[in-house]
Amino acid sequence: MNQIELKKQVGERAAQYVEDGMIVGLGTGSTAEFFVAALGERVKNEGLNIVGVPTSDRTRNQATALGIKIKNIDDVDYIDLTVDGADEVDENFQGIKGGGAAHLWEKIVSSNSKRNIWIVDNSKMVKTLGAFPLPIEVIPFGSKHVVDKLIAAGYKPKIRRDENGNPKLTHFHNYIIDLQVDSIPDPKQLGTELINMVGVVEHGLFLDHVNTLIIGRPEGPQVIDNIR
Ligand SMILES: O=C(CO)[C@H](O)[C@H](O)COP(=O)(O)O
Repeated sequence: MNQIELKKQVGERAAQYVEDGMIVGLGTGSTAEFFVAALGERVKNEGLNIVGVPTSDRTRNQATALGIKIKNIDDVDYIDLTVDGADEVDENFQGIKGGGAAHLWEKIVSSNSKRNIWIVDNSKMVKTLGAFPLPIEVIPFGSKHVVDKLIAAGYKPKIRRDENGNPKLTHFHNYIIDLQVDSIPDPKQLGTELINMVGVVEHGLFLDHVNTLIIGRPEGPQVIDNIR
């Protein structure tokens, strides 16, 4: 089974967790796309009555095209369940997100969800976070100084750029700094350090967020509940 098939496998498995009447956070990325597609099938075939809360314009467009009712985060009081992908997950259920530059929106939705399920293919599982460059959303104004401070602190920051070489803008018109750290032995300490830097809006460390992890494996999806 290749990575795409594993992503499809976990996306479809996660769609089974959605119940009639739920308000559902819809993640962003190629894995979440399979979840949204499977949810759209259930809406169409079973008449499942749900409201989706998207985490990006891309997901909103996909869900709308599939006939899933959509509300914005500020038009709901809570979210029952959010299903999203991740870039890296360690054995303590801590993760890195933001490869798709949507981690701020995703974190707002997941923080307001009663339950969070992550769906990942097995290549995303790591012993220690950090091989994947950590995305940090920063305000453009003064971002050069955030980069300088990160270099002074011993990190390797890089402003993410689009195909024309311009800084890539997030949904909220901010920049993304990808921080190469190689290894993050203490994610909480790094998260605190980053969020306390003036100009940083949000980093891609999602700590103590996930309740259930569904890992795509050739022998079938592995479901692990975070009971810590
Ligand atoms: O955090 C994200 C977007 O900001 C994605 O969930 C993450 O990048 C995983 O993407 P994919 O499912 O395409 O591998």
